[in-house]
Parts: sequence; structure tokens; C-alpha cells
Amino acid sequence: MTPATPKSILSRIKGLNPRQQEAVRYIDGPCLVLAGAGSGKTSVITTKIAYLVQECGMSARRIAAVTFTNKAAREMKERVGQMLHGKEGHGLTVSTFHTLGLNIIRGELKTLGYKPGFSLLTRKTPRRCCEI
Ligand SMILES: Nc1ncnc2c1ncn2[C@@H]1O[C@H](COP(=O)(O)OP(=O)(O)OP(=O)(O)O)[C@@H](O)[C@H]1O
Repeated sequence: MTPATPKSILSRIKGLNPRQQEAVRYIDGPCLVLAGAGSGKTSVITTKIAYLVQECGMSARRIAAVTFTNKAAREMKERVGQMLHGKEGHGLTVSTFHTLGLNIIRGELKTLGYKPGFSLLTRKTPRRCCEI
């Protein structure tokens, strides 16, 4: 059996509704998408990433897709991965905002004056530590 030909980005965009298409193609500034659960928000974001890379010639390194949960990040990575081919997705960031923040801190350790073995404090971390 011959493998299915990968869908072109333009045919993917054609499969979206007019409002989704508008959101994908709008590249002149920030774009807020307000939509209910399961209505196609992730489809807009993933298609837009592929559109930026494949049609607008943007390097994937310049794109960061940020989610709240690890599950959403995993799903988004998988869906974008189905659209980008070869090295197109090289350097793309798809992560939770926690991971993005941590990676920025790790990358800028020297500038921030932190040491490589730094620890993160969360709300659950006790503020007072009594060593005995
Ligand atoms: N225009 C469309 N026509 C038909 N199906 C669509 C369209 N847009 C998205 N879908 C399909 O609808 C389902 C939900 O889409 P998607 O995951 O993008 O929505 P979502 O708003 O991100 O969902 P959630 O709120 O659960 O995160 C998916 O199976 C997707 O392929």
C-alpha cells in the first residue's frame, strides 16, 4: 500500500470554517480567539503554526505555543508534528507556561545570577525551613 500523501497546508486551511481560516491567516499582530470547548481552537493554533512555517517562511525557532497543562502540550505537539515535515519543526517550542519559564531561566542562568543547581519554590514549598 502506498503511504498517504501529506495534506498541504492550504488544503488543511480549506477544511476549517471561515472564522478559523481568518484567524489562521491573520499575521499582522496579536489575534484573540474566543470559542467554546471542542469548537476548534487547537486546530486554529496548530494550523497557524504550520501556516507560519510552510507558507510565511517563519523559522519554527521563533514560535512558542504555550498551554496550561502537560496533556494539552502533548496533544498540541502531536498535532503540529503531523503537519510539519522533516526539519520544519526544528526548534519549535510547545510546552506549558511553567516549562517555558523554567527553560528561559535555565538558558539565562548567568544573566540572572543563578547557580546551575537552583531549586524552584512552589506554593507548596514550606516558606520556613528549620534544619535540626
Ligand atoms: N471547522 C471544523 N470542521 C470540522 N471539524 C473540526 C473543525 N475544527 C475543528 N474540528 C474538529 O473538532 C474537534 C475539536 O477540535 P479542537 O481540538 O481543535 O477544539 P478545541 O476547541 O481546541 O477543543 P478543547 O476545548 O477540548 O481543547 C477535532 O476533532 C477537530 O479535528
